[in-house]
Amino acid sequence: MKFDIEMNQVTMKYGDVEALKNINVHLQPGKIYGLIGRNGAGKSTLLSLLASFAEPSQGDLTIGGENAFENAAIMSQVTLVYETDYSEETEKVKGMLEAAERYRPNFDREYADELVKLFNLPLDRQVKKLSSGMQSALNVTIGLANRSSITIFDEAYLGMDAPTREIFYKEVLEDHTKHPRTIILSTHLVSEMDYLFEEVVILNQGEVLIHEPIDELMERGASVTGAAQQVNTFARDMDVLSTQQLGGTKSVMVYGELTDEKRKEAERIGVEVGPVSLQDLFIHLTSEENQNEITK
Ligand SMILES: Nc1ncnc2c1ncn2[C@@H]1O[C@H](COP(=O)(O)OP(=O)(O)OP(=O)(O)O)[C@@H](O)[C@H]1O
Repeated sequence: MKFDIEMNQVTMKYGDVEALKNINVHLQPGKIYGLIGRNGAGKSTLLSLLASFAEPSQGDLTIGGENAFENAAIMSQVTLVYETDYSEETEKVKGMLEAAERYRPNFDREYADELVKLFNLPLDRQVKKLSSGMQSALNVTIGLANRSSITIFDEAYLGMDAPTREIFYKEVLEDHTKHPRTIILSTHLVSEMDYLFEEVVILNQGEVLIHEPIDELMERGASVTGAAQQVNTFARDMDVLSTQQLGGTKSVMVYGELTDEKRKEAERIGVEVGPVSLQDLFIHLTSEENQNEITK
């Protein structure tokens, strides 16, 4: 079975709050997706719909062509890892792994044991007595070892320190290569995780602002630096996301196709065109002043 995710005109309301508005998204199986958006953009809401924690208020959500909500066959193939409150969890680490092994069809216990070692998790300690970073490491251990066709991490790494997050990122890449599946990473740590993404979905105020392969998105953003007048000339027909000026030197972040012609123009008039980071693009594409102007 191919686990395509299709969202067609999906809207999700909580009372008066429209958390998602007319979402149309197709996620192909086997890719690593980055889901980014500012606070309250609707990321967790979208992911909770994928995990069947709730049903859309309107629209269709199908996984593998089937309606996903309360569909046991589909749900056994979806894992959502999120920050969990373990303050009452008396089960030990070992017991949590055994439970996952019992209930998850593709759970790989050997791999889970490897991850437990990598993350230095004490098998005999009660989960409520783990540090918050260790609890996150336990969550991602189970999330990865489940080997679900759709594996979603919703900011599941927040308690982890930087070296532990690095281990997690490396495992995502390596295990995805060995066992390709759809992995969705929702994060605010954009600059740290951008190299993991094949495609990026940017949510903004409940709507999909951008969904495309990361390479194509990155090609559309550029910094242009040079004498202020020349930079103004170059950027006259482009979307300018941000501007910095120091004396006579100006630097702008532009968004739009940089054709060969445009690149030649840059050379001719002596302005320097350089790359921008996904984080910078994200910040400026979703800034208050730009969000009404950039449409794609
Ligand atoms: N259970 C709920 N009841 C009412 N409103 C909710 C509920 N859950 C989310 N919302 C609202 O829906 C909107 C989207 O929230 P959501 O948690 O999906 O955003 P998010 O992108 O995950 O945000 P963050 O990055 O801050 O975690 C917000 O306005 C939020 O207040």
